[in-house]
Amino acid sequence: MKFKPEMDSIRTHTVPQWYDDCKLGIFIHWGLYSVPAWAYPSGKLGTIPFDERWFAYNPYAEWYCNSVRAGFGPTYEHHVKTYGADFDYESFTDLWKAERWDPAQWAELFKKSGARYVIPTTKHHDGFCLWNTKYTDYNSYQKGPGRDLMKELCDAVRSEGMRFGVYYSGMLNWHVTHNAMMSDYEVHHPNNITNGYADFAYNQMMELVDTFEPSVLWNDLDWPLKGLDDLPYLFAHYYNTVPEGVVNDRWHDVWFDYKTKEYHRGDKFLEQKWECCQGMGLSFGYNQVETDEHYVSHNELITLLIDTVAYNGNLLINVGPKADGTIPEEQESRLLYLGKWMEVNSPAIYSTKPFSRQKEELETGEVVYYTQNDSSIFLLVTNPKAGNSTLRIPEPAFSCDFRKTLGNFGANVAISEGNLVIDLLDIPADSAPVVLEFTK
Ligand SMILES: CC(=O)NC[C@H]1N[C@@H](C)[C@@H](O)[C@@H](O)[C@@H]1O
Repeated sequence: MKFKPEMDSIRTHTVPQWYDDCKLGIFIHWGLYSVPAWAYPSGKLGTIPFDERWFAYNPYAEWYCNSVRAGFGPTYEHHVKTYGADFDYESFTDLWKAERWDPAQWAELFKKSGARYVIPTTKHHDGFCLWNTKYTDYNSYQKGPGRDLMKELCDAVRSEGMRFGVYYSGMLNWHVTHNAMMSDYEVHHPNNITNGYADFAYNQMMELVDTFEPSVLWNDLDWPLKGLDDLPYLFAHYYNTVPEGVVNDRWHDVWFDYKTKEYHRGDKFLEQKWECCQGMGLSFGYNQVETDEHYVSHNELITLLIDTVAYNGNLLINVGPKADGTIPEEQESRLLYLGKWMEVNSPAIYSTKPFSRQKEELETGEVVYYTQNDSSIFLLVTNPKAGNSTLRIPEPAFSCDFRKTLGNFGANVAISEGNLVIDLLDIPADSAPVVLEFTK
């Protein structure tokens, strides 16, 4: 076995090339919370103080259970009005049918979006498991849909040639704890961190590794503090079982292959491989309250991908399906639009590396990004003006030859008075970002 259950051995693991090259993944938050599908769209993570102003007004629809437990606030009031004060969260298992779910349709849509990996929630904070786990009957095979949702999805994703990863909520399990969590401290110090719970989480993670051999182990929030000594055994077993496997950075700082960001992006890592995860709106789980205006626009989604890749990141964009198994039209529309753009422009995305310059804002208002591969440098203009316009890039970062535009628009390129001058021609109104390729 290449990896031993000790951190010196684990630390020899490196990020596999596939993960660095693929740039775009699909996150999926689907679970019991998709039945009520209700949250107060208060604001993005990081824009609201992480105290009860966040927890009682949580825009994350997948936090429904905890928002109701708060005993006050919009979600609590909605629950009482809609289901009654005595309706407990676990009873949503009787209402979750997934009656219109076709995993092959999901996989086809994700493939069309240009995504190369898919990471669904196998168990979110609510503790309900979406696979036929032997460690609890609180799962989608024994209750609710009556199906091993993860096995069906894994098979469909892999049959489309994409990689399958697993999200698991290690630290939180609201089927084990029953008090509302109303502060960051409580979230990171839940009273369920018994040795028994730490063993449960470890056993489920090992079961996920052995059952699915997932390409990504995506633990969320933190790992049970009484289970930290188990992690070298989990990581060694995982890497020995899945040689091209990769883990994120939410394991109590014990280890990571790559760093994660969630919504707020701040300064990027550049030297360190990282991944940005976020919903298209303010929530990961489907929130019926959200409308198109809460969602990033179609072009903003493409800019989000570009702004991530140019800084050495992957974008893990989230889909929040409805309880019946259909994907909300606003989300499907954005994935298809992204996929159309990727059909033409993916050479500037897949298998690229950051360039010596990542982004610059031009005096005329355009924002340009750079990526590169072994033979080309790509210049990506995220908000080009409609019709014909001229970009002036002072002190250009390169002097190599303009090869072509990616897509059906024109461009004339010259160096003039030390500026790279680009005439963009025939740009449509409300255009998606446009890309020019230069030869090294
Ligand atoms: C920074 C962090 O630990 N966030 C936890 C957060 N992660 C999102 C991907 C969603 O699953 C949220 O529901 C979860 O609380």
